[in-house]
Amino acid sequence: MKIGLTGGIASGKSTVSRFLQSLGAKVVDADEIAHELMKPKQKLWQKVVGHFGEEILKAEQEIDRDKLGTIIFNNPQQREKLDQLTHPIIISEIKARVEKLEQSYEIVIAEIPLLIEVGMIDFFAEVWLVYLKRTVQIKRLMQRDDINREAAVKKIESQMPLDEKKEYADRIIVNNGSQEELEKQVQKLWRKII
Ligand SMILES: CC(C)(COP(=O)(O)OP(=O)(O)OC[C@H]1O[C@@H](n2cnc3c(N)ncnc32)[C@H](O)[C@@H]1O)[C@@H](O)C(=O)NCCC(=O)NCCS
Ligand SMILES: Nc1ncnc2c1ncn2[C@@H]1O[C@H](COP(=O)(O)OP(=O)(O)OP(=O)(O)O)[C@@H](O)[C@H]1O
Repeated sequence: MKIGLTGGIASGKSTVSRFLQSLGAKVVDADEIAHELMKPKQKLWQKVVGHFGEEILKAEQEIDRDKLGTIIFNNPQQREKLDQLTHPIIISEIKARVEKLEQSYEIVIAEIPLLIEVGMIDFFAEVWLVYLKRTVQIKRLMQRDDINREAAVKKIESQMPLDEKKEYADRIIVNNGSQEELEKQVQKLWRKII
């Protein structure tokens, strides 16, 4: 069974993935795949540097993700350009990995922040959404990325609003409370699918 796990930035997807992994799921992480594909000489590196220029590089030709993030989270046109360049390749890599793993594992979870935005809903048997209140999301994002409120809001607003995402989800995991409460919800969902 292929399950797509999504949510907003800093909503708790990776935390949920960790719980699912410890319960026995095999997890594929879209952010990790994107990072791999953007390493020097990999498929996306050339495309991204070709458009954004060498000023986004740091030592050893690595893409400086802080710099690239600052550009795209402050400029919707540049974000759209990056998405156009990267998403087709990221999507096909996710699909290939999930399909391969599905041959050996009962449950494969793909953690994909922009699953709904990129139109991957139908690839999965179910879509799970990690949801939280905007106030809690802003607070957690500010804390985790060590950024101010304005920067956190910009990142959140570069994605489809979570209330809209809810309409596409088969199951909703609410993460306003403690990590223990979150873990209990995940365990309950897990029991339903195995
Ligand atoms: C913008 C980049 C450089 C920031 O790197 P950084 O290491 O700081 O963050 P990380 O990659 O861990 O992403 C953190 C979160 O940002 C959000 N995010 C990332 N890219 C985007 C985007 N294009 N649009 C909206 N939100 C995004 C996601 O919620 C993601 O979980 C990096 O995320 C990137 O290269 N993004 C483009 C590829 C992409 O779209 N990835 C998402 C795969 S679905
Ligand atoms: N229930 C919780 N209580 C307190 N902190 C939490 C809770 N759930 C997650 N966090 C914290 O909030 C931050 C975001 O969580 P996490 O990294 O799991 O989100 P994410 O959705 O994977 O983020 P991203 O979109 O950036 O990949 C982390 O610092 C995490 O430790």
